[in-house]
Amino acid sequence: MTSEPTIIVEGVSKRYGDQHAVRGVDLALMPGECVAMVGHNGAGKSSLIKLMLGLTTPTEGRIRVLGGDPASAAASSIRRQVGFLPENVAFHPSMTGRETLDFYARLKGVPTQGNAALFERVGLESAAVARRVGTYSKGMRQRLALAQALLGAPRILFLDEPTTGLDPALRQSFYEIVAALRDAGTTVLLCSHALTELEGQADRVVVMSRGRKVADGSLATLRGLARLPVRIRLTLADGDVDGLARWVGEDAVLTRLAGGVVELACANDDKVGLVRRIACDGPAVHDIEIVQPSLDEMYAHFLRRPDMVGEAAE
Ligand SMILES: Nc1ncnc2c1ncn2[C@@H]1O[C@H](COP(=O)(O)OP(=O)(O)OP(=O)(O)O)[C@@H](O)[C@H]1O
Repeated sequence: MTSEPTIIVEGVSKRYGDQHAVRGVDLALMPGECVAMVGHNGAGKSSLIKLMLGLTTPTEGRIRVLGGDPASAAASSIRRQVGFLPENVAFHPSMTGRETLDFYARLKGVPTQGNAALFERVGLESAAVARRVGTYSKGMRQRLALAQALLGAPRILFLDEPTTGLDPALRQSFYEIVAALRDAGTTVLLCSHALTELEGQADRVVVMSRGRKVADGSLATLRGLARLPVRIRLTLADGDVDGLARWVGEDAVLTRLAGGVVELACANDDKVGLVRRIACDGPAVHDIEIVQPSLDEMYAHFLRRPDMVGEAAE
């Protein structure tokens, strides 16, 4: 990517009294990039988003959003180009969806004419839009919240736990909208605890722990750094697990799963050789599947290894 970062965070720390919410974070986000920020409760994710939104100022360091300081008095033009879906959205229950979005559009200083198209984009039908928000399901409220975040066609979108409480179909349609925005050049920063659903959605993952950035890279990069074992899952034709254990010896760690399925854990570099051996002179198998370490496992690994900051951070 040759374009300029939309967000630059340089050596940023944020303290609330003696509470260190964010510690020495460096981060650059590019246009057209979907970055997932993950971390335990209290890791500093929301604090970092608040800093990038200009709602708070850093105790140390510097933040540039679309070339300016988001917390400066002159930042209203920057904020108009930023969308935010907070973790807990509380809309007024007696207002209709249409009234709610009109209200937020006026607050942001953008014309309300585009609201009908926004409702269509997030999948809220006109009957629903005319109903009071107090009657909405969780999924409808979240669609309205996304429409609010998309007001003014933002160049940067912050989504804090956007899919919590959504059913799988709704989550899928949510990520489809996010992908379309990213493809159109929007920078998307997504906070989530639902790590497994981020696979295939995020171009990059930033892992936060106790206010620090402890890993930053594509899933492939983080997988390489973590060097976690890959699992080769086999369904044996004859069910002879003991025979397989003798055959594989010290080359992999064997685990028995339900239904006669066996897993062999080995280093990623040994994976292809082991699969070749199984195919050539190993036991007969009905099925073979390669299971990469999940994002949950990588996340746990990086939290256990805070010393990897330098290696994992770009
Ligand atoms: N306004 C504040 N005053 C005092 N401490 C705060 C304030 N805001 C955040 N903190 C503290 O800073 C730390 C980081 O909190 P933050 O909300 O950024 O974490 P988080 O990663 O977003 O957590 P969660 O996943 O639970 O939302 C926590 O210890 C929190 O208690």
